[in-house]
Amino acid sequence: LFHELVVKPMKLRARLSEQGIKGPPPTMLFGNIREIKKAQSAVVRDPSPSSTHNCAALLFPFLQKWRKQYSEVFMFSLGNTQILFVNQPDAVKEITTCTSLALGKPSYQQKEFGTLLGQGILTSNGALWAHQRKILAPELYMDKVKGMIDHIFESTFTVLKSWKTQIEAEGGLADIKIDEYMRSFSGDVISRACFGSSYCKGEEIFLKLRALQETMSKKSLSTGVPGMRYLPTKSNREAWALEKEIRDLILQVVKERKMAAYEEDLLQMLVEGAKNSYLSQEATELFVVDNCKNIYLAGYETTAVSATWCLMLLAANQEWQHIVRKEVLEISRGRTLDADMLRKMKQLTMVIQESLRLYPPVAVVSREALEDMKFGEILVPKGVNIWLLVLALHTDPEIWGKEAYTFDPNRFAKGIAGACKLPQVYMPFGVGPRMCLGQNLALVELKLVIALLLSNFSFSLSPNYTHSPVLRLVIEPENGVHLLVKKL
Ligand code: HEM
Repeated sequence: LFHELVVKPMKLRARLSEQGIKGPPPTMLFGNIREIKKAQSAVVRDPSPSSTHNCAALLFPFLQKWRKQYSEVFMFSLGNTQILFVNQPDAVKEITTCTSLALGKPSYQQKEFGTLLGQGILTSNGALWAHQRKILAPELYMDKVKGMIDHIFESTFTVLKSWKTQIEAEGGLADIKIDEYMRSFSGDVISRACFGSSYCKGEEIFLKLRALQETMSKKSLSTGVPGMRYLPTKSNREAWALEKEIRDLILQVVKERKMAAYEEDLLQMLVEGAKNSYLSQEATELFVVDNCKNIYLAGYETTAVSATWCLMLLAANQEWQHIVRKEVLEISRGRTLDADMLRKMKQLTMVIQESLRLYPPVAVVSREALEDMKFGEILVPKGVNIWLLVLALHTDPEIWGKEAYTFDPNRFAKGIAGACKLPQVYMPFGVGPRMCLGQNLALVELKLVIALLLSNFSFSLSPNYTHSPVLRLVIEPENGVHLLVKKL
């Protein structure tokens, strides 16, 4: 234990420091956690909707401070985990283009989110990860996603119907907090993709997973302290009970499946994949349960919060709302939207890209060097974690120009390559071999829900909206997004 908590971190820091890499001095056990919390609580927020889109300064004030103090490459400590922060463009390029499996997912994530994710695709490494990716990837290819469009329509219609009813009840203009609607939309889509015809059961599972996720996020940075996750604290006990309920529910669906007709959904692929791997009964169950949980976590909140931010930005920028609505109506001409029409909606794509630039749900892309690795001049010793702060890279004025914090979808008129000096820093869906598997599905979902909402309603920001992005598991609006919605 002494070696893990004291000797190993000191050795790693010494190897980084030999290369001239500096950073704030850590304290025993806590590393820099106290300083991080202090910087976060000192942030002054401007709640007016017109306040700047500089989320990096709001959510990671400590990183902004250390960047100025120690340069664009520095080290700090979360508990006994050593982090190398990299924001220097050449080094970022080397890391984002690295395809070696030795650059894996951090083991602290595995420990911290173990209850939530088990050993599924999101946090596993090496052969286990490669096996899981091989099974899941084909299920999310574009041709499969096209086959999900009908389901996505059904999920969107539920939102449209509720908004219409609410608007009528409130005399033609309703003040709607849209977050929960976007969540149930995204949850509904993912339930159907995962669980096919058993999607009602899927929704029950996902509600419990959401509760588990909330319990986990309450623990936040405190889990940087080694050993905390094993203690029978109130939130740990809650998390363990929910974990068991979720596992039992998923296995019940699998059992019912064995007696029913063949389904072509993600759950079926996982069951088949586990069967073909000749795993033990227990390992098969774990494989299926963990990956269902992983897909849910990866695809639910991320898509919901992206749709929410995008609608907030469209409400705040009426000219773009008109441009995109016009495009949607011109391309659809009263017909049912299909994948081909969505592909042609260029202005809509630009708005989504810009929204994901300013509010990428995943704020940090992190990796662990599973062996000693070299990126340009930097030698990263085995066991060190690398952090790329997506938020800062997405809004760096050196890369995006002096209007980097302004919402301007036009910057994507010539695609990502034309939008900035270093296109590899645009990474809302991550980078390299671990890039998001659900990107196609997410983009089709976002395009469809926004296109349908724009063709049915006009919206503006409600006086009840306060602008306050916070970092929970994803970057989300602290008090939700309130819109004034009118039927067209
Ligand atoms: C707008 C919505 C979404 C965003 C912004 C997003 C973003 C990301 C990011 C940043 C990563 C990590 C990549 C890295 O570490 O380099 C990731 C991984 C992943 N995402 Fe998404 N995602 C979204 C939607 C989805 C959906 C809908 C699904 C599935 C249904 C999904 C499935 C996955 C999976 C399975 C991984 C793990 C890939 C691996 O480790 O091999 N995502 N996503």
